Amino acid sequence: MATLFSLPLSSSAFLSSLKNSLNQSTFPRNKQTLHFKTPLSVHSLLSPESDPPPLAIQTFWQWLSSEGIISSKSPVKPGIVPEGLGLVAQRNIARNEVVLEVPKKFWINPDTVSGSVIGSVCGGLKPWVSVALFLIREKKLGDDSKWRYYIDILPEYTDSTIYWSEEELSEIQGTQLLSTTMGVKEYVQSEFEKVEEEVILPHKQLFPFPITFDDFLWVFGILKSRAFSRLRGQNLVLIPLADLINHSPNITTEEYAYEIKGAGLFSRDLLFSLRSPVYVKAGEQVLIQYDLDKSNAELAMDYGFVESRPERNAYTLTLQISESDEFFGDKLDIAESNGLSETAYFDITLGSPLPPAMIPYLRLVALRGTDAFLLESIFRNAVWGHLDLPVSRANEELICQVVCSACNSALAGYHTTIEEDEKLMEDENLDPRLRIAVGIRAGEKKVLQQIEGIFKERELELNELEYYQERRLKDLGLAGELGEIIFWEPK
Ligand SMILES: C[S@@+](CC[C@H](N)C(=O)[O-])C[C@H]1O[C@@H](n2cnc3c(N)ncnc32)[C@H](O)[C@@H]1O
Repeated sequence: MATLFSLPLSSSAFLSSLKNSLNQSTFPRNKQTLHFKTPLSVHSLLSPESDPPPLAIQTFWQWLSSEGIISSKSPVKPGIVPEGLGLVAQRNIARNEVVLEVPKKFWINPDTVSGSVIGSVCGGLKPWVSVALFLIREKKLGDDSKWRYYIDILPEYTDSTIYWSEEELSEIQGTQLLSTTMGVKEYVQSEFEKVEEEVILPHKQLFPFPITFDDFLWVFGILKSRAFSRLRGQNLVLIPLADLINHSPNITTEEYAYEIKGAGLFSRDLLFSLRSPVYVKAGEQVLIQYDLDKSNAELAMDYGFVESRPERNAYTLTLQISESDEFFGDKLDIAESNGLSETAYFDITLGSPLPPAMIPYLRLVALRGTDAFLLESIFRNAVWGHLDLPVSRANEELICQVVCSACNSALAGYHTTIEEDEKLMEDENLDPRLRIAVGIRAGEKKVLQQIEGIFKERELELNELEYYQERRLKDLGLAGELGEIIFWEPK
């Protein structure tokens, strides 16, 4: 879902700077091991063979009916599909037809937590942490929870990399996704320790059962893969039933398939409304596009799948002005005046040109020696324009060499070649997590090769490029079109 809640930290924060050469993750063997045993006791509903639908789905459906959320005329019903559970059309559904509407009283969001018995102790928590704690508590309450029928249909895990074992993670050795995954898990661990100390342990009467990091990681993955965010007035909200909607790579419409709207002219209630973006035949699954802007690494971490479209492959280059640079202050000032800072992250997508600010920033970082005059304050207003074009052969050569060697050392961190990955992909029975791993590492390598190719080609053109001094002489009318110096000749 396009808008599943985002972390208050950028994945880029975990990537090392180009200064230390491109990110080279090492497989963190000593980090915490994830266990695949059930973190909480739930019934798995992910068996595609089950027919009729498992009891838990039937009970969930009956609960929704008895609460008046759905009627016998509902155009969709939950069903077992290849992606786990999904929404199956009960009749032909027109494009843009509303398939379900869920009233606010069935949403789970920070307001639900505030109004619950744990509301008074969750006041200062981050929205996602309070919803996480609420959901874990409701799950542990079992039959005593109002939400039990919903919780019973939640999966034990997805294929998100946060749930992968060490062995599975070793398949993404060298990738940015590995460092992002480890960073996210560390973040979840630290949030868990904080909430355990500040809320769970001091309020034993509200949490009379053990709550572990595994529980917390489970719920984090549930929120990441199912909560909607950036909806009108809602930062993070779980919408039972609507969260059964699966993603289709074939739906590429930019419009969101869902919205929050008023329940009617005379009602102050709100409804979450889900539309089908395409025509769907009876018996087929209603699907939406979760987010066209997410990279495969983001899809893998948030939902546990990747797509084969080339533009989903991305690599984040982290560039940095070193504090030990003798011109650090001037360079930082110039970067900041142009909307950048000491560290800059550039997301590079397979098949797309480099982000426009990347080369000027690289030239700025590499500026030294006789080129440093451009850093003088008289150039301050014009310097970014100068950096947009080659400054000097030495500067241009340096950026080419640094980027190529950084790409090479990043490429050396992967344990397979693109050819080996592509061969593996041909196996239709490849384990889903291995398919994700192979797709990610092949994609990152392709982007790195693309970046390296751009700078290698540039290196070959160094003699043909026009640099600052020649442009300056031309501007002053002192150089000809071919770069030859025009001398003043006395009459
Ligand atoms: C919002 S939930 C959708 C309901 C989910 N299928 C279930 O069984 O509860 C999102 C999760 O569904 C699965 N999913 C959705 N679309 C998928 C796709 N195109 N391929 C593989 N898994 C998908 C992933 O596990 C994802 O994390």
